[in-house]
Order: sequence, then structure tokens, then C-alpha cells
Amino acid sequence: MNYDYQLVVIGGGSGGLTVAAGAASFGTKVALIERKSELGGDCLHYGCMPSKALIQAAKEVHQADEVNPLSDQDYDRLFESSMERVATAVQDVQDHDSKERFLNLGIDLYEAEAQFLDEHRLKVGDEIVTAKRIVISTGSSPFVPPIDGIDTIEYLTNETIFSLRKRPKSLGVIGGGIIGLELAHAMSRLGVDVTVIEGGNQILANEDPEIAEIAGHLLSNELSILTKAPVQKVERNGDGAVIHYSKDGVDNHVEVEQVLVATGRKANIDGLNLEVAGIESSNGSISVDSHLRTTQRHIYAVGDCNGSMPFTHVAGMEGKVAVSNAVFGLSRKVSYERVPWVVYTSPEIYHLGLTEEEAKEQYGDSLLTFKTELEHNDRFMAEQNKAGLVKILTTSKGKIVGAHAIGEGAGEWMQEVGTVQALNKKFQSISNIIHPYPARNNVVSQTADLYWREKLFDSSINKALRWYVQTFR
Ligand SMILES: Cc1cc2nc3c(=O)[nH]c(=O)nc-3n(C[C@H](O)[C@H](O)[C@H](O)COP(=O)(O)OP(=O)(O)OC[C@H]3O[C@@H](n4cnc5c(N)ncnc54)[C@H](O)[C@@H]3O)c2cc1C
Ligand SMILES: NC(=O)c1ccc[n+]([C@@H]2O[C@H](COP(=O)([O-])OP(=O)(O)OC[C@H]3O[C@@H](n4cnc5c(N)ncnc54)[C@H](O)[C@@H]3O)[C@@H](O)[C@H]2O)c1
Repeated sequence: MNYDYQLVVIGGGSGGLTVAAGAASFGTKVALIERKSELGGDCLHYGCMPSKALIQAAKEVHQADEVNPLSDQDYDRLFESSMERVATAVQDVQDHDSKERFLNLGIDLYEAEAQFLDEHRLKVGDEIVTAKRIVISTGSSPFVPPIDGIDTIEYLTNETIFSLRKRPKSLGVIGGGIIGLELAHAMSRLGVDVTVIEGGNQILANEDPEIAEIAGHLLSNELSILTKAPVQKVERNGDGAVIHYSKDGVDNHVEVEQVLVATGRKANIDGLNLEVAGIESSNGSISVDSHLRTTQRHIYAVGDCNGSMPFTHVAGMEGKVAVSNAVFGLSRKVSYERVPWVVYTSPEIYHLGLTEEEAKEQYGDSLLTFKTELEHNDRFMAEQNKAGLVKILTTSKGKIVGAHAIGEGAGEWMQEVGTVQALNKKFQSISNIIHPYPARNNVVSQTADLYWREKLFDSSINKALRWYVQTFR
């Protein structure tokens, strides 16, 4: 059978753009279908980019306030200009991800919603497009739980919060995950009175509990955080809202001007008509095997829509694997073991691999844990940024199984551990790398030195060496 395209990609976000550009650069005849008028997806328009722009603007406002306390009028003005700055930043990246760039790669662009008619045919607006192979990369949207009264208020999500121009006096954030905390912290630094209400036992449920506890403690200096406080009901209150939650079995409430719902994500699969193409889903996401193939061997799914790990760098990594498999017919597998992530609160949190609890369960007594508190590092002392911790988990031979840190800039300097792990080197090898003093990554080599202290200085080898030196030298 002849097809219109060798490859059709559905969704022009982080995953879809990687696949379309990668496949086209190897001569594949590619169509990219995106329902929105611009390419870039969630990361560019409602996610990574606007949130990081906002975090930076808010950090600068916070620093200004520390030097010279800001008035209400100052905050109103700076809130508006920070939001304008976010829009400019998004536009800058948009220009880079322009349609022209993809058209110049020889890709045909369709601006329409795609829907399967069968396993090789798609309805794209008024047209029918046929494809030999298909990659689905339709991303995810905010999941809004069925909280009583939620439809009676005008709540914000990550899709609407960046459109605010007027500073709300107060904001209730339902959900203390990454989205909730990054945005809550930025908003509080822009002069908004923020309360985060998290139903679970800890904020940042996926973080190592010790790191999450430090984060909760530090963030509480700038905003209110409630844990073990599931939100049960919301009500309209004039132009604002009342959020009802229960804490320790006692019902309580908070009155706020605006509500941000940050309670997780749901894959964008509803309108795709997956059933007619024989594509199965499970727990609301498209089911894929380790080659990213769906239940139809010629159809792949990458990024947030397959429910693996909802990060841009994962969508990109999966996109590259999908290109290898769909374009070259290889059988490359995905692995999530070495995927780091960063929470861009201030200070930042770096996460790689297993938490201490998970690692203990897997490695038992053979697990080694190396920790350095930032207050024991010269640079962090010099900068008076002493709050924070580095925690590395290794096997007895030094294989890195988990790496966690909270500290100023941790997202950058901790990646050294991720790089060493990716190169299949042992943690202690960092000890032999000369770090410029006093770069912040000295705290990583300082932590690696602890491995040698444990292995050499406190061991029987050390006793033998001491005996040798004292007896013969
Ligand atoms: C507030 C926030 C902050 C974030 N910050 C970070 C961060 O700092 N670092 C990080 O790694 N990740 C971050 N993420 C996560 C990141 O945005 C996502 O993991 C990433 O965008 C997923 O890429 P994707 O290609 O799977 O989906 P998307 O980028 O969402 O792209 C999917 C595209 O498919 C289109 N589409 C959907 N259905 C159809 C259809 N039927 N037909 C045609 N088109 C369709 C959509 O319009 C969309 O453009 C953040 C997310 C949020 C919400
Ligand atoms: N820096 C980054 O890389 C970055 C930034 C933002 C988002 N992301 C990605 O987006 C994903 C989704 O983030 P998220 O924060 O929306 O989801 P999440 O699942 O991490 O957090 C949602 C939180 O909401 C809580 N919750 C749910 N219902 C509740 C209720 N009724 N009352 C109180 N609390 C309730 C949950 O217990 C949970 O802790 C992240 O896991 C991450 O992969 C990444």
C-alpha cells in the first residue's frame, strides 16, 4: 500500500518536535500535526519556559526587597512587569521553535486535531492523511480532581496562571508537587500571600523525605505550607474563594483571592479515537513496550502521553529512541534509571535515581550513604547560603544508585554526579578530579572524599598501612 507519509507525528511539543526534526534530517517523508497555532507544546507555552522565567523574575524582586523593603505599589508594578517579562521569554523561544524552521527541514505541517480512523489513517481537520508509521506525542493537561464545588469557582492552572497581570493579594495552591511549589514560591516572592495545601504526608512526594523536609522548612520562611491536609471542598466567596481542608481530623479553611489547582497531570488521549486503531491504554496513558511501541507495532508513543516520566528531557530522550526504531528499524530500548530532574525552587533540588528508603529496600546493609551539609563547605559559608544537603547513595563498591541535593544552584553542580554515573564511573572517582576552588561543585568532591575515608581511614587496610609506616619508614 502507498502512504502519504513514511512518518506522521501527532503533537508539536518537546517529544513530537524531536521526532519530526530527527526523522526529517535522515530523509524521511514526515508530516507533523499540531492542533494549536504555534509549535512548542506545554513546555514552551505553559510549563518549563514561563515557569523558569517567572522564577528568575521573582528571585530578582525578592533580592530587591531584601535590600530595600518594597511597598504594595512596588509589588503591583513589579508583578505586572514580571509577567510581561515571562511573555517576552516565551516569545523568544517561540521564535527559535518557529514553523519556518520545521518547514525548512522538509516537514509538512498540519494545524488541526488528529484523530485515528484506523491503524494507518488519520482524520486531520477536513483531510485524511495516511502513514506507514506514526508517533503519538500528544502530551498531558492539568488533572483537576472532583473536589466538591470546583466548577463553581474560577480556578487557575498552569495553562492560565501566566496570563495574570494584576497581582492577587492571596493565592491558595491545591497540591504540593513540583508544579505547585515552583509556582507557589515564585508567586510569594512577587508579593502574593501564598498557602500550599497538600493532601499527602510530605510535599514533593517523589523526593527523598530528608530533602523534602529541608525544602518544607526553608520554603516555610516565605509561604505557608500545610501537609496531610486534603482539600475536600471549595466555595465562591465574592470575587475570591474559600478552600476547605481537613487536617489531623479537624475541618479547617482558608480564604483566598485566587486558587491554583496543581494536582497532577492526565495524558491527552481522549479525542484520539485510539480504539479504532487497536491502541491500548492503561491508567489513562498510552501503553508502550520498552521500544516505545504501542499495541500496534508501527505506532509509537513518546512523552507525557505514555505515562513514563513527565519531563521535557524524557520526552526528548524518548523521541530519539523512537526515531532510531521507527526510521531505522532498530530495537533500541528506553531506560529511566539514569534520568535526573530538578525542582527549581530556591534553593533548587536535584534528584537522580533511588531515594534512601528505596535504595535501602533494594541494597539492604550493603548500601553506603554519604552526606555533606552545605554549612561545612567553604563556598556556601562564604556566600552565607548554608542551608542545604548533599546525599549520595552507592553500593559498597561505589556504584551510584541515588544522588540528591538541596542547595543554591544544585541543579547545575550536582549533574556532575549524573555525568559520572552515565559514564559508568564510580562515585569515588570524583575525588580524583581537580575542582577549581571554591566552585560550588567542591561540595560534590568533598562528599566523594567521604567514600575514601570510610574505605581507607576507618578500615583494616588503614591499620595495616599505619603499622607499615610506623615500623618500616
Ligand atoms: C508548570 C510546568 C512546569 C514544567 N517545568 C518543567 C521543567 O522545568 N523541566 C522539565 O523537564 N519538564 C517540565 N515540565 C514538564 C514538561 O512541560 C512536559 O514533560 C513536556 O512538555 C512533555 O512534552 P510532550 O511532547 O510529551 O507534550 P507537550 O509538550 O505538551 O506537547 C504535546 C502537543 O500535542 C498537541 N496535541 C495534543 N493532542 C493533539 C491532537 N489530537 N492532535 C494534534 N495535536 C495534539 C498539544 O497541543 C501539544 O502542543 C513542566 C510542566 C509544567 C506544567
Ligand atoms: N522542574 C521540573 O522538571 C518540573 C516542573 C513542573 C512540573 N514537572 C512535571 O510535571 C509533573 C506534574 O506535577 P504536579 O505538581 O502537578 O503533580 P504531582 O503529582 O507531582 O503533585 C500533585 C500533588 O497534589 C496533591 N493532591 C491531589 N489532590 C489533592 C487534594 N484534593 N488536596 C490536596 N492535595 C492534593 C497530591 O497529593 C500530589 O502531591 C511532575 O511530576 C513533573 O514530572 C516538572
